[in-house]
Amino acid sequence: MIRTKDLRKDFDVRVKRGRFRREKRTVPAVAGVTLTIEPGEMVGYIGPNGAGKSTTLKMLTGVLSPSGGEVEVCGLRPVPQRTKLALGIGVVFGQRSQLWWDLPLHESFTLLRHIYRVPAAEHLAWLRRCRELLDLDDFLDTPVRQLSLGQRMRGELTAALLHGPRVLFLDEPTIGLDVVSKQAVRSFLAELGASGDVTLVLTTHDLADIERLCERLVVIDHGRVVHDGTIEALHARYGSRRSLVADLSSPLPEGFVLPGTTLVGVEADRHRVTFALDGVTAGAAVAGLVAAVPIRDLSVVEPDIEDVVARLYKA
Ligand SMILES: Nc1ncnc2c1ncn2[C@@H]1O[C@H](COP(=O)(O)OP(=O)(O)OP(=O)(O)O)[C@@H](O)[C@H]1O
Repeated sequence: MIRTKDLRKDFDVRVKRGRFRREKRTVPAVAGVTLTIEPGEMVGYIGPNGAGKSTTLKMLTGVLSPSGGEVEVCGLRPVPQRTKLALGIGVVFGQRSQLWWDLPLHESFTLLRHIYRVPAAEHLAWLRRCRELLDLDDFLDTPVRQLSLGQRMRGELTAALLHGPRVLFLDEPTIGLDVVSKQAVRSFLAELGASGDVTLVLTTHDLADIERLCERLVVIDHGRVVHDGTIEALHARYGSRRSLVADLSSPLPEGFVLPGTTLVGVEADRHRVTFALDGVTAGAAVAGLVAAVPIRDLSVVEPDIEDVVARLYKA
């Protein structure tokens, strides 16, 4: 569905040198990205500020011409075949709108139907699905400029999908949304992804979006791919482990060792102990602990995606 080979984009910028001189410098925003994304995949495309995410998305959607390499989306070359590509892709850029500011939301949808020449039945089917899943009915008649950010984002998602695209590109779709709107958008995208109808490529700084939605994580830094795989693979690469946190009724016996774990914390006053699970299952670790000391409460804590991604960025 999406294929890039050694995709590159250089920007020429002028930087100040002294009072009057300006020097030309080349910024390699994307420095050789090779990716294959299959139909129906949900891919998180993340990286620190300035890593080259938006520039990649712009090349995939035909907004920017690459400086080098190859790119193909839905079997088309994005820039020369941009008009044809527009029928196969949907784009949601959190900071920009594709809706008509002064028109009621539903009129924007009708205009888009005419622009994309979508058959009425198809349009209605998508609209029905979006209205139901994104709870649009309360504000379909409201002019776009009066919508809250969360309502507008739900409108943007609908607008991007009404022509039945095969690929949906999302750039920061939950930026600035409150927790309830974030949940609504994430649930909608999860259901869309699960249906397998649409391939999703998502950039975000909110890693909870990625955790909730994406099996595959592509991390880019300085224009290059530094990780391409599952979140679990990233945890494995950095040795992240699950932890067992237990509140004990009495202190741990002197010299106690729980096989397959490392004791990483003891809070003496509350008899709270934390073990990193080095390979043993949570069940086996709990059984070993219960056999040694009475437990009041316990929880198993998954490794934190923010921690592991921060380690990758720092590396
Ligand atoms: N039009 C442009 N002209 C010159 N340089 C640009 C242009 N657009 C982007 N850049 C530079 O290219 C690099 C990559 O920018 P890009 O916007 O792709 O990063 P990003 O990963 O999307 O960052 P962020 O998370 O901050 O949005 C940055 O160094 C940026 O300054």
